[in-house]
Amino acid sequence: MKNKVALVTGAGQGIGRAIAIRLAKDGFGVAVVDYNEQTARQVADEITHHGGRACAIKADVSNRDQVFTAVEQARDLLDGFDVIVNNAGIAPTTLIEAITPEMVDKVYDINVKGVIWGIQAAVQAFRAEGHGGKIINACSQAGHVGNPELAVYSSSKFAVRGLTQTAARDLASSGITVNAYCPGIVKTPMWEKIDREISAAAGQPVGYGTAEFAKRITLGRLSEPEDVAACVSYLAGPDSDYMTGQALLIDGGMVFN
Ligand SMILES: NC(=O)C1=CN([C@@H]2O[C@H](COP(=O)(O)OP(=O)(O)OC[C@H]3O[C@@H](n4cnc5c(N)ncnc54)[C@H](O)[C@@H]3O)[C@@H](O)[C@H]2O)C=CC1
Ligand SMILES: CC(=O)C(C)=O
Repeated sequence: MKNKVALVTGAGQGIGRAIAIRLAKDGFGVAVVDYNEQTARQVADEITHHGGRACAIKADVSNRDQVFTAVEQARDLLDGFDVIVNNAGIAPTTLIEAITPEMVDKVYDINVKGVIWGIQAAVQAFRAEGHGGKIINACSQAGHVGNPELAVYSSSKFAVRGLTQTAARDLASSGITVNAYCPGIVKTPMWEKIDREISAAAGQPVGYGTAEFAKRITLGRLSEPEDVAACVSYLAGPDSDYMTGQALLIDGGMVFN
């Protein structure tokens, strides 16, 4: 039987990198997509070095044409298309009164529209392949509960949760499942930047933001990108075939602690 193919956006570092490596270990051919071509290439090389199948594709998820082209390239280079992981996202911190139109546009173009373009491109590819597939979106605990100083980001992740539920309903009859993963605090460059910004805004040393957010963590430690990748591995694999419209909280306790 033909090996399955997955495309992961924002896979040049952090959670996306861990997902790409995990899905390759699970047997997927993996398209490593990022707007940073160099890091995408490094991750694809790492996968092939360890015996996996991968290609690196440069694309900005806020650009609809680039997303469609990336999906078609992945289909062509890896011979099939079964799973898309719409992982790319950005998270600038801001106080409510400092939110600018430019910031809203930038965050929504990537975090929300990027997911919509990914869903559309994947649906087109699944139909061309003549089968269903799996769409997996990056949400967050911040898509379940408003996070301090992250209003634009948090609201974009609420939107991703809504998109996931709606697309699940609209696409079920085509054999396509749509789910999302909702991490807590994950040790990645994104989180390090958030910590620096929140700590600086409070006039505190680096690490203050992490300590404040960590008070809400149930399991007593920050998560690793590989913890998230394990959840996505389940969502991409056959064991989740009878699951759709879910926004899986990886640390459920964070939203009520
Ligand atoms: N780190 C965390 O604590 C959490 C992260 N998340 C979500 O997980 C996803 C991944 O986050 P991290 O790995 O932490 O972020 P990160 O900032 O460490 O890595 C993001 C990657 O996406 C790429 N990227 C950004 N904008 C892009 C665009 N327009 N087109 C293509 N690639 C683009 C970057 O080049 C980078 O390689 C994001 O959607 C984020 O919102 C959710 C909950 C917690
Ligand atoms: C950045 C993010 O989504 C967090 C901390 O949940």
